[in-house]
Amino acid sequence: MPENNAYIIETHNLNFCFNGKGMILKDINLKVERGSIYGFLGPNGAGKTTTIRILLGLLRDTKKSVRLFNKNLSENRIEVYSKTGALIEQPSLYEHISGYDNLEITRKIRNIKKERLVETLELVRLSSAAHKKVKEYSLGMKQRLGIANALIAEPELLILDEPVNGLDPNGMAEMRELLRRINRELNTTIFLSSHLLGEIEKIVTHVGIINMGEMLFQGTIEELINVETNSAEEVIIKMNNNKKAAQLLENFNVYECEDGLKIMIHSKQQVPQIIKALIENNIDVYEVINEGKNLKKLFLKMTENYIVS
Ligand SMILES: Nc1ncnc2c1ncn2[C@@H]1O[C@H](COP(=O)(O)OP(=O)(O)OP(=O)(O)O)[C@@H](O)[C@H]1O
Repeated sequence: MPENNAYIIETHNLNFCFNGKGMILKDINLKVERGSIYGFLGPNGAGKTTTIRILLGLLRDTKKSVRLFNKNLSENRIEVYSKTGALIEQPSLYEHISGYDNLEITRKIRNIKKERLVETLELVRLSSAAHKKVKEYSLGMKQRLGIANALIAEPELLILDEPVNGLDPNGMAEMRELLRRINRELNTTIFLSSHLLGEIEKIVTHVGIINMGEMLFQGTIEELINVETNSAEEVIIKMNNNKKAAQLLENFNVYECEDGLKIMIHSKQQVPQIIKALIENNIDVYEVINEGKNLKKLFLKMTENYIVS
């Protein structure tokens, strides 16, 4: 793990709810290393867009839990956003004018030199379509123009919400190639969300997995694969004496839950051993529920229906 100041995005127990309703984000601790391509993964409704909106200041984080560029976001907005480019949901483009003119508007507003516009169009491979009207662009071209808009000011950090969603296999492949190129050639850190692991696993260096507002995993892709294959399963045992059982099973990772005692096991053979130990110690066992692998279930959900392109 790098020194603290190597993180370009960092959140400390970030919580969020809409107007006092249920918690949407629960203690999210993002750690995004400078220079990485970080995939923020989770099924629909997990809380990815909400997190991104908070990172971009579109939703308020009242607890000041977000740091960008090692600076507290709420006190350094102008500075950190001058180094950040973003694309969330559909890019906001003027359809009736060309891609070139769209970028020209941004260039003028942000007072950027002209050469940068040409370079950026080249980078996103839109030079030959630069003078076509945007309404004639494919979805993939529009997405790439949106990224060009975010890139023209040479940000150090690019935040993208579902950049490959809705693209055809060709468009997806082009987008992945573009993101890799931006990261490699411009040394831009990229934070992108997706609900399908397969869409982004080939380009990301790190992943964070979120489900129902909770982070289930954060690490490198290699670490994820390791966890996914070796991860523990959970069993819940309903019994008459949780406290005594927890002491008895102190060598296991055990915690009390609503239904009984939740125990992490590494092989199915451990279940009869645990039950035998409980019975030998006069604890009545009522029910054993196999919870399976939480991460594995989620992993499968995020990889289902994926067509390799
Ligand atoms: N404006 C809002 N008011 C109330 N609840 C909201 C609002 N926006 C989102 N939510 C809820 O917050 C939760 C997280 O939504 P969010 O859009 O962050 O998920 P997501 O992971 O980005 O999923 P998706 O890919 O479907 O957008 C969902 O339960 C959603 O219904």
